Amino acid sequence: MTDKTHLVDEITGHRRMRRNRKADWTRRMVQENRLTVEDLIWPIFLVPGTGIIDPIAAMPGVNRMSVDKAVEAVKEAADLGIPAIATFPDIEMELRDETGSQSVAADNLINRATAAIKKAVPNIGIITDVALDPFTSHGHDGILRDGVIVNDETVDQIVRAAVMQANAGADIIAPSDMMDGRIGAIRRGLDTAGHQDVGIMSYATKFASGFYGPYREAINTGGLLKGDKNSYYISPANGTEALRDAALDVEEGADMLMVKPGLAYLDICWRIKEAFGLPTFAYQVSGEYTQIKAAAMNGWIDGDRIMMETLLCFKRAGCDGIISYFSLEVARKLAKG
Ligand SMILES: NCc1[nH]cc(CCC(=O)O)c1CC(=O)O
Repeated sequence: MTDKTHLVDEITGHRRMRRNRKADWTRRMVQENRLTVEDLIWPIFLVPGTGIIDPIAAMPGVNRMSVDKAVEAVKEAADLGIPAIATFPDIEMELRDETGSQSVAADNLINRATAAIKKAVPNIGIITDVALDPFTSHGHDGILRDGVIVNDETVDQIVRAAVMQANAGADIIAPSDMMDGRIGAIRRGLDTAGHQDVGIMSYATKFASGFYGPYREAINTGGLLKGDKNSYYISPANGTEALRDAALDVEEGADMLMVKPGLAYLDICWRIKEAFGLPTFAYQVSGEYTQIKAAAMNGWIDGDRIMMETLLCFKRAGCDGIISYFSLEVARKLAKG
């Protein structure tokens, strides 16, 4: 019954959206999306040495870890139920060169970590990034010749690096370089080497973004980078082009797709999930993490709440999971209930 003294319309006044929101139990009953520990992939940073836990200034709460410490941390992640980790190495400067030759070394930092983690924590998936930027003296994802990142030569090297990663025990190869044709080439390379079961999570739509800043500090590529990555990453202005890029990766054999960065690109997450129906992941990148942490540390926002809200919103946007630096913190929180 509508009260005539109020302005709510007599007919539409019967449609009360708030009925379903009136109590905690109704809200739980109608909740469309949920965040669970299964949705989380935890990215970690590796450094050479032992016993090292080195805080990253621009990413409060995130550390670079030596392999032994990484093994301990990953053990906790596995015990909490996190299905997979993603590894990123901070390579010694003296091992970086023009072509990123360390990327194909059988015993490089990524591969040593993979082998150690696989052995100690067999029940967690290991996703390895296969771009050249941690290994190059110029911080680009590919081989630089006369000011140009050369595509096909880079792909050849990335395939070799991917096979080495699979040999070390990587479960999923995640190429983040955005060279053309790399998904098909990696698939063939893995198959030829007998790694039919190693999957490919393509950074299918990786945008040329300012949100990667803190990451470049974490692996010390920021100071090295000459120019920008606009000739291989996608422009933040382009959604349809991103879809075409993802379509090629699907055709070439990607098992899973990723959108990166995350929150500013939720429309892309949705479009990609709708268009291809493949398992689709968002990467909530370093700058997204840092924004939340920094504002929370200043007491300007409720960091915990916004952490949970952003991750849930990725689910609503169609993502099957999220690669997030918050993963361990969230898993601990979810475990407490
Ligand atoms: N292959 C590059 C790479 N691998 C992971 C990230 C970013 C991850 C993040 O910001 O959290 C980037 C981007 C870049 O440095 O250009």
